Amino acid sequence: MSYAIEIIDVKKNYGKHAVLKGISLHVAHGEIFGILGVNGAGKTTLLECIEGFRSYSSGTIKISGTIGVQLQASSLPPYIKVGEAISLFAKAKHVKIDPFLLNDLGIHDLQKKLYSKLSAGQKRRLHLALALLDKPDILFLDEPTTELDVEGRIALHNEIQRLNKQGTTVILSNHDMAEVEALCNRIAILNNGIISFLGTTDELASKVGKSYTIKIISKLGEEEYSAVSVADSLLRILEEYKQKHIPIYDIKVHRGTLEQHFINLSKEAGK
Ligand SMILES: Nc1ncnc2c1ncn2[C@@H]1O[C@H](COP(=O)(O)OP(=O)(O)OP(=O)(O)O)[C@@H](O)[C@H]1O
Repeated sequence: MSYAIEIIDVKKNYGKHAVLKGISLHVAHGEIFGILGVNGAGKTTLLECIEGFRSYSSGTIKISGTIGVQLQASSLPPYIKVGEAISLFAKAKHVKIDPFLLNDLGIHDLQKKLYSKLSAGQKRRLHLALALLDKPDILFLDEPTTELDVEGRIALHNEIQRLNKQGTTVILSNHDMAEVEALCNRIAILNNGIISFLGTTDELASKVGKSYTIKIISKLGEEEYSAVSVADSLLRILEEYKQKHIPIYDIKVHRGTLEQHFINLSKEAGK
């Protein structure tokens, strides 16, 4: 099988500080792959090693396809106009500007605006447009929705999904679990320089084994129960309350977020 990205036993030290201690993973063509980890876990370092912006101490990284990298926040000079930035990048990449791309990302009408006058969301969309000018096979996004409001996040999620449907492989790093859960097919969790989990979000949920919380509000107050299967657990809990003649006022079932699973896994890895 040919992969978009193959990473084999990659290690990276900053002086004596080992940040990546032997990372191995594969990303298939067409995936939206998430790299997760708490602040300082090494997400940016790993992404930049894959992108070729940073050297690594040992190991192998193979990329199959062209790549596009979204700039970090405030990466352009404040007095450059949006249109000038687009022309500059198009020239550097030897491509013609696709007006549909600018329209799709809502950049078209901003071309006369100064970069410094753009909102955080507009900057992100411009950065995305610049990364997409040459229609890369693989798109790298480092914390793509930081600073965006809910509307901006949703718009960017839609855009990422649209690009992915057109065949773009997407690798994104984030510490926002909700975002990863909404977008990614598979994730890798970085912890202390190693991958502590690699798989789908459902696999992560079942690995931690506490997929649901059942909250019972009764005459005695509120009580919470963890459950893997809602039906079995709920029947057992209801039977218990019935036998004790405790009236139930309300029942709430809540699927544990990936964030909870991630925090649990981080705690386990730290033991
Ligand atoms: N150029 C550098 N020189 C020395 N240490 C560095 C350098 N860049 C990063 N580090 C250190 O490497 C570790 C990983 O940093 P990195 O930025 O890759 O983490 P991250 O997971 O992306 O964090 P965040 O979520 O905060 O962006 C941190 O301890 C950081 O201080």
